[in-house]
Amino acid sequence: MLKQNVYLVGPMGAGKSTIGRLLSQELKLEFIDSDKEIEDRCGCNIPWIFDVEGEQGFRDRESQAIDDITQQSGILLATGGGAVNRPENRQHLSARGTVVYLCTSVEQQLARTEKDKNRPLLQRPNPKKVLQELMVQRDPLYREVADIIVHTDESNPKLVVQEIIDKLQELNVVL
Ligand SMILES: Nc1ncnc2c1ncn2[C@@H]1O[C@H](COP(=O)(O)OP(=O)(O)OP(=O)(O)O)[C@@H](O)[C@H]1O
Ligand SMILES: O=C(O)C1=C[C@@H](O)[C@@H](O)[C@H](O)C1
Ligand SMILES: [Mg+2]
Repeated sequence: MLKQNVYLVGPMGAGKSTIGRLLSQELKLEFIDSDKEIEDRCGCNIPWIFDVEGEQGFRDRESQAIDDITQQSGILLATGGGAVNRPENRQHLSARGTVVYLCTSVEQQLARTEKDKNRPLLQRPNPKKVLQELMVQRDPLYREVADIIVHTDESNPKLVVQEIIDKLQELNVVL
């Protein structure tokens, strides 16, 4: 039987990479972080890709990575915050696994990302405004693909992991 995959979506700072790693251990799935996969394939970091190839170049690499990874089985994939932008990515995520949206307020996103310089979209003058605008565009897209929605603002990563496991069981997802 094909082992079911789980995909985490949500904005920067939602905790996809952090929670993904913990959850993969609990569910005995292989953990893949698409941002890291893109960097490994390219041999350079995300800021470099944005500088040299532009956001479009990064999105092309991201779409290729998502298509490849979602064709494997037994995977816990932490996606990048913009993974839902393109319809083909949303299609692959929805069709090839169970999608969990880590829903997080802009205030928490800002607090959790402000010290990290590895997110090019937040190295602009008003990161709060950037995060607010991205949420207006993307929240409906995260909801469109999500099978499960979990709020992370008032919860630590361990509690979020337990809530996801409970909801997967409620949905009878076999892992
Ligand atoms: N539930 C939580 N409560 C408190 N802090 C958290 C929580 N989840 C994640 N964090 C912290 O927030 C920071 C950002 O988390 P993380 O890198 O996992 O976000 P992400 O969703 O993967 O972001 P990106 O889309 O940019 O890859 C980390 O320092 C992490 O420790
Ligand atoms: O929200 C976004 O568009 C991004 C989020 C990060 O995970 C990276 O994928 C990149 O910095 C872009
Ligand atoms: Mg991440």
